Amino acid sequence: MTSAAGVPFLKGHGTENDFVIIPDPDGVLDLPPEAVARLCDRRAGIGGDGVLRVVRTAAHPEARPMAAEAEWFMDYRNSDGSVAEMCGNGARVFARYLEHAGLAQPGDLALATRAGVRRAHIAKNGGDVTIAMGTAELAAPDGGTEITVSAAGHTWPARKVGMGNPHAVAFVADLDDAGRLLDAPEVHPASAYPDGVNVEFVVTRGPRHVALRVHERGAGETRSCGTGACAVMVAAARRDGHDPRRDGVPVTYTVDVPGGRLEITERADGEIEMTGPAVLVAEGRIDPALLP
Ligand SMILES: N[C@@H](CCC[C@H](N)C(=O)O)C(=O)O
Repeated sequence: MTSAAGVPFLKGHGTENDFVIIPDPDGVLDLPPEAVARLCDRRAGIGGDGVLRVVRTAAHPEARPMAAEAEWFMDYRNSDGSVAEMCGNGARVFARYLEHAGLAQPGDLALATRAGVRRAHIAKNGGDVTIAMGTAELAAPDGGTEITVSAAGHTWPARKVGMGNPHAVAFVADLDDAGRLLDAPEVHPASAYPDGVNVEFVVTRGPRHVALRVHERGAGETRSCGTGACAVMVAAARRDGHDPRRDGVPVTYTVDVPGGRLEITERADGEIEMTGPAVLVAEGRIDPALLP
């Protein structure tokens, strides 16, 4: 390790969905997929489910059109190096990093993501972070289950939900029925997800209270997925007969994930707000051998 010469990083998590955070305000860092995979390696690297590169929106060609609305762009990568449109837990941790670095204050701020601008609210004194996650895209708004998910010898009907990134939500009898999830679950028809899919397995814990396990595209099974929890919340709400846009009444669900708990509200205008913790646990410098 060549200490001070390395690129600075921080490590953080949101309900134990963990990230390597790399401040790169001017967008000068070359971060090819192999470098991301090396950084996220839990044995030979720093370890994480993904990387959050913090770039000034005006300095990133993909993000520049959002520069008038949001100063900072969350350049999110999965641990296998692939790019994803959005990361809900990552957005909370990203906001926490901006606060920690003095680049944002507790209160409201806007974040640029590949799925568009997302509004964040940072509670005072290290409290929870809320992200307005946009509206859910349901393939069958009336509650139909147009796809199936298979894992560990079981097959379940599932719902296709878009949260800026793609999800398949399957209600199961027991979270253990999904098995060890070492491989990606099969989703049928595969053509429903030309760019891959995040798969959530869900059980009901009580009224407006569910629990999930998730197998993430580009990362495998993780301890939490914010966009996945929102997809699950909406699928559960429709199953339970709630449709805030139709009824004009917001609805809130508690979503337990292996790494903690999220509170998710679908507002009467369809906007989904996710609230949960965001924690920074370490800072350091990256051995240049891990980067190109
Ligand atoms: N863990 C994230 C989602 C990260 C992206 C996902 N794996 C994908 O490829 O779409 C979250 O908290 O939303």
